[in-house]
Amino acid sequence: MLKMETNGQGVVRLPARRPALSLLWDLWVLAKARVVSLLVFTAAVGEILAPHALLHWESALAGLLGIALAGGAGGVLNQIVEPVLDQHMRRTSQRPLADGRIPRGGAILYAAALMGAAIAVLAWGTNPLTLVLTLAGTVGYGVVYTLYLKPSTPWNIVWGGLAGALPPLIGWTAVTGSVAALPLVLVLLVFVWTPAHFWPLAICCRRDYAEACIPMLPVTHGVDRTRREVLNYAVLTWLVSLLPAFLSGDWIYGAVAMVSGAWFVRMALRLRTLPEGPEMDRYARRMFLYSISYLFLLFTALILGKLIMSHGIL
Ligand code: HEM
Ligand SMILES: CC(C)=CCC/C(C)=C/CC/C(C)=C/COP(=O)(O)OP(=O)(O)O
Repeated sequence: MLKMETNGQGVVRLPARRPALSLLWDLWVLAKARVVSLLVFTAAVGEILAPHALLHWESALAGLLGIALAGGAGGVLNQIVEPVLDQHMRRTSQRPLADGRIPRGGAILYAAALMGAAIAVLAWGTNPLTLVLTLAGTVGYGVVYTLYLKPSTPWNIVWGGLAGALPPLIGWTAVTGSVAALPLVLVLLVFVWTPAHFWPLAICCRRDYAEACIPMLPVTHGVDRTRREVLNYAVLTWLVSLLPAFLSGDWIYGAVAMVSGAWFVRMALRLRTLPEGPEMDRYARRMFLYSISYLFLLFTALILGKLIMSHGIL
């Protein structure tokens, strides 16, 4: 029976129901769609940088759709494996599986549907190499990182990051069917970026990770060691980010990489100097947010650089 409530001023409030939109939102969150959007973007850049991308636009589109579906499947697998951990962390306790809004069986079906669709799209529209690399990404993140690395080693994300670093190469192979130096350098770039992306957030959430017994670096080796590693990886990311400029002679990208990387290193340096406390936590969160804009900026500059230089505008 429907129960009517008033807001105290005689205005009738409709009872809370679960509209279709909220289910769609839960499916969106379950697939970690915001993270996947950056994965798809880095793959799109891999495609655009590949020779004759426009000639192979059907493979390019199939590649992007396949990565989106397979990345989503990885996100769902991750949450199927760790609903109890998600319940224990403030940041994740409201997720659809942790909160019980979506049943485990439903999530398993959802992951299988996403993965099945990804395999079908990639097998039909791309090539075996692209299919294998994408499957490796999903299994690497959803199974190897989530099930084995995350609960067992503080270096979990260094190795787990390899899965998330694959999309620029997958984009390239979707269009060309082969591997080349430039996409491998982009894989290396995302790989070395990942620790400086995630550890600042891990610093903010260290108490939650400690309570949940997850051996993240700030829990096992302390905040100071983690801040040192963030600085090391920020410098490494800065250096690796300059390689594509040398490979392609694209000085527009080179200038963007120089300045945005210097800012990343500056943030890592400042993070090291702050005394432990709420201000350091706030600054670490800012660095985590900047890391996302930074990667987006680097990959945007790669396409802009290619478009501008190849059209001889400058
Ligand atoms: C193993 C490697 C990685 C780890 C451990 C990691 C960890 C995280 C965590 C914990 C969050 C917060 C998510 C949330 O609060 O729901 C996050 C957010 C994010 N990550 Fe990563 N990440 C990794 C790799 C990547 C990669 C490779 C990319 C893209 C190329 C990426 C892009 C993003 C984006 C865009 C967000 C923001 C999501 C939002 O605003 O909801 N991450 N990451
Ligand atoms: C190519 C391809 C299909 C790749 C898929 C790889 C993929 C989805 C990487 C995302 C990495 C990510 C969101 C990590 C979150 O870490 P976490 O799970 O420890 O964070 P949490 O605490 O927020 O769950």
